[in-house]
Amino acid sequence: MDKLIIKGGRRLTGEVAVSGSKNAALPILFTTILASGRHEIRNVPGLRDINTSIHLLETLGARVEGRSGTIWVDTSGLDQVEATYDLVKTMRASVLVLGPLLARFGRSRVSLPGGCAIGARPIDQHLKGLAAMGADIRLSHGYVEAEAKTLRGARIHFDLSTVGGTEHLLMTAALAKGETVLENAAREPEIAELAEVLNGMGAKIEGAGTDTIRVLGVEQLAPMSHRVMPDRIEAGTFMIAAAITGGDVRIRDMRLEHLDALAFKLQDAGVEVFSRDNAVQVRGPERIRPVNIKTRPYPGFPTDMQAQFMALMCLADGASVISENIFENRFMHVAELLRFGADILIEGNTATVKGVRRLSGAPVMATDLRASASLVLAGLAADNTTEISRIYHLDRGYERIEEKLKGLGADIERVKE
Ligand SMILES: CC(=O)N[C@H]1[C@@H](OP(=O)(O)OP(=O)(O)OC[C@H]2O[C@@H](n3ccc(=O)[nH]c3=O)[C@H](O)[C@@H]2O)O[C@H](CO)[C@@H](O)[C@@H]1O
Ligand SMILES: C=C(OP(=O)(O)O)C(=O)O
Repeated sequence: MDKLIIKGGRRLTGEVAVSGSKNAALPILFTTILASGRHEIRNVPGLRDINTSIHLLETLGARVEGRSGTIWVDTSGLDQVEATYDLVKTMRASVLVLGPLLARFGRSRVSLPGGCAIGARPIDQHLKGLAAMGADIRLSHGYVEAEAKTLRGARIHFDLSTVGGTEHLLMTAALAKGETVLENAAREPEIAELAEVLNGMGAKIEGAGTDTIRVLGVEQLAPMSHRVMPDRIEAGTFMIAAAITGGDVRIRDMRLEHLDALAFKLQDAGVEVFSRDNAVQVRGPERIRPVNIKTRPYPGFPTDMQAQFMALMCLADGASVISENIFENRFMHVAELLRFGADILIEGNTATVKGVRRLSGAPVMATDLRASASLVLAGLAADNTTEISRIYHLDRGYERIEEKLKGLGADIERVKE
């Protein structure tokens, strides 16, 4: 297992480029199931989750050339309809193959993803939607088994905003007979991008990016050629890296409009954020001001940035209140941030962070993807050395993070444990 050694206290400066989005690329990869033929996907980030998805597609019978950058997925020989526990347990998004396999082959069998570090994460909304489209759904020995001779369009109202649920039903409805209306749909940019991909393949989707999406099913879809959008969470993490080190960083290949909620909060904290020459410049202040945040579905403050923002607030000049409203257990980073000398009190879904003058480096453990990112940020700002173990979590979602941070002047090394 690898670990990261960070010698903190260096001000980050220079330029960094953002990779393709993990959360956009994953459903796009699974969308290849819907159309037989050779698909081209560009700007695919080199990540553990991408490798898992490619492996899953290969298990189903697809042939994949390339692992990152531009990859080609040929789904002509795809003939398996099962995603096993081994694959689904390492990456929850694997469950998104259930509907596409069902739409193409009339049946599929996928392991239930189960809970994970940040919460129980049920898939009831996904299954409710597939059932409304006429699928016969059975749960047996930890697997979801789905069958449908014909999938029919349906009106589906989500009980809550679900990104994966919206993506799953959008993909499936593209090949259903008649019209599907998704109400109370999630509005994340990754969903608008998925609809754009599907429409490019011949689907008829309107309203993606709003809370009501209409899908008119078509008989067949054609293979895609698509470039994945930049990763807004990686971009946001670099923005905080600049802020927390009092640095001055130019971030290329990011879309600031996808990060409005974060950018406004950073500005409230005294961080300068502005667009310049197709890039975003971020300058940290001498002392961070405390700012409260509440995580919400897009366009609200993203839960995937909560841990990183908390690391920043640990050094604020006063107290801030952070409420996590999406996942019930997404404060795993708190116990680790305390090791740096942070002052944080959790009560239910709220953390009160009393800023301290300095953090001091510590041995810490990564517990999930964004928690790991918050520890890297704290380590960059802390005095002395920080050692982060179990960074395989970080490798799920950040491409070459230590190289990118080194390029900005950080003293960070990956070593084998
Ligand atoms: C691969 C990917 O894109 N992952 C993102 C996606 O995860 P994911 O798609 O799993 O997250 P959801 O938006 O579905 O989950 C939001 C909330 O709804 C609940 N829920 C969801 C589905 C369901 O059927 N029933 C139910 O109760 C979940 O437990 C959670 O509390 O959106 C999350 C919320 O922005 C992000 O943190 C993840 O990074
Ligand atoms: C929670 C995340 O991912 P996943 O939904 O794949 O667990 C994330 O990207 O922060």
